[in-house]
Amino acid sequence: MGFSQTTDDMELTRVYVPGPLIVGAGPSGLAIAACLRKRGVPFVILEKENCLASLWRLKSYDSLKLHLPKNFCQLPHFPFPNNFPKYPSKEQFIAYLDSYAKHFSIRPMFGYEVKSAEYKTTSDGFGLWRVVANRTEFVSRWVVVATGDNAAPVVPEFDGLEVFGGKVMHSSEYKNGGEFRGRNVLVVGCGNSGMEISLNLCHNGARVSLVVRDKLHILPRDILGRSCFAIAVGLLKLFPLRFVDWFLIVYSRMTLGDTSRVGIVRPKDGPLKLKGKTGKTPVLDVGSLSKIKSGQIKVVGEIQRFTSRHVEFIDGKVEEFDSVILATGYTSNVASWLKGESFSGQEQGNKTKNSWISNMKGRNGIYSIGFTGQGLFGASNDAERVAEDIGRQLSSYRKHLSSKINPYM
Ligand SMILES: Cc1cc2nc3c(=O)[nH]c(=O)nc-3n(C[C@H](O)[C@H](O)[C@H](O)COP(=O)(O)OP(=O)(O)OC[C@H]3O[C@@H](n4cnc5c(N)ncnc54)[C@H](O)[C@@H]3O)c2cc1C
Ligand SMILES: NC(=O)C1=CN([C@@H]2O[C@H](COP(=O)(O)OP(=O)(O)OC[C@H]3O[C@@H](n4cnc5c(N)ncnc54)[C@H](OP(=O)(O)O)[C@@H]3O)[C@@H](O)[C@H]2O)C=CC1
Ligand SMILES: O=C(O)C(=O)Cc1c[nH]c2ccccc12
Repeated sequence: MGFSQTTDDMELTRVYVPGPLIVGAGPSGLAIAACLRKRGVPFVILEKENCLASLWRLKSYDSLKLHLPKNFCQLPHFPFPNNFPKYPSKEQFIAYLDSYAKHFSIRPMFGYEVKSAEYKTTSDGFGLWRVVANRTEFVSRWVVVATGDNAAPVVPEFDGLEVFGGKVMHSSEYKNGGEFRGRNVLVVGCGNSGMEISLNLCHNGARVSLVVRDKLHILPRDILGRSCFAIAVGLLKLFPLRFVDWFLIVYSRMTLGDTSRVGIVRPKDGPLKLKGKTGKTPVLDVGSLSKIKSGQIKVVGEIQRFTSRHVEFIDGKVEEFDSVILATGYTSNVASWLKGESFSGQEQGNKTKNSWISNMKGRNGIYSIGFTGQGLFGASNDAERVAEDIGRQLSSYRKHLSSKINPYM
């Protein structure tokens, strides 16, 4: 890092960063840091929490396992240990991320929550990024946004929720079902979180109802012993997406049955087409569907309103619940801190779409990692490409500087 000084007007300590400034120390921030380290590019990482990968460490439930096979989830230049299972647990994944950071000597600045980032140009036309976190202004040529598409919980407004007397929590606060034994629990939302939390509640002896308000795709996590995701990726190399979607639906129908019988209707678009169009990830079933079929998880429709102990549904049914878990998804927080014309994204289906951010590279040296909608696999690819781009710029800049100092170079 460069020298620091205290600016007069805002009482901010100013720090000059001689390379990119990375915002967020989750898998994406670590991946880009490692790729930059490999190229000898200096960087600074700011992380708002006091640990690496806060989503995984602080905001996910105990039973969580990766649902894509490990070869799709490892970060660049450092594979998972051989003894890891095909679908590593959350603890294993966190341990891997810790050893990843250690291996590449990545030491984020913890407790630095970025409150604003803005590209400012001086009167002579020279522009730099100014990023404010923890009463410090970081000045840099490049900013890498690695705060993720799951930075903030989505908590929809429901009529009467404020008078509901039972416990209400977001899925990011759920750890395990211990406290819900024998209770009536309503899980709202049937993405992968809602499905897996419902299953875990079931395993813990809760009576579970699951709100399914729209159509969705459920796929088996594995097909004939191989991961459904790996098979889809393999088939996409040989066949058009339309065919792969057809195969996934036909196979799912054969193995999982007709899910519309239990209130889960498939959308018209196939799972991969829908993922590309809206960012909505299909549910990869790890056992919830059989609990739904056996009636241990009861599918219910959209909520009309809450009363002190009951929930009224749009179809007129009324049921009593002790607790509500809102598995209603997440959203990015980038729009709240990235200023000026730098962020012109629109939120679509809770995911960042239609903005430079879903394309990795913006104007004036801003980049993003982990917003291309391809999970950890996508984040690793983004990291390689962004590091290459920044590395190239830095070496031509260095060449330019040294030719100024030594004109014979
Ligand atoms: C329950 C759950 C399970 C998942 N399982 C899988 C899976 O199996 N496979 C898969 O590919 N994907 C999975 N995902 C998607 C997952 O989000 C990504 O794969 C991965 O965590 C993305 O990493 P990231 O670094 O981009 O974002 P995150 O992991 O969210 O990390 C972002 C970091 O940025 C920090 N941060 C945020 N805002 C600021 C700020 N303003 N200033 C400073 N720091 C900030 C956060 O504290 C956090 O540490 C899962 C998501 C969830 C919620
Ligand atoms: N094992 C794993 O690897 C896991 C991976 N994940 C991943 O994490 C990411 C986040 O997943 P998740 O937390 O499930 O979030 P999602 O955004 O995927 O799902 C949110 C769900 O909440 C529903 N919802 C939102 N608002 C309401 C409302 N007002 N009333 C009723 N339902 C509502 C949505 O329905 P609608 O579609 O109608 O808007 C959707 O079904 C995903 O990428 C997912 O794949 C999550 C858990 C486990
Ligand atoms: O776990 C997630 O949410 C992911 O984004 C991983 C992922 C990307 N593309 C997919 C297609 C089908 C299933 C999971 C994913």
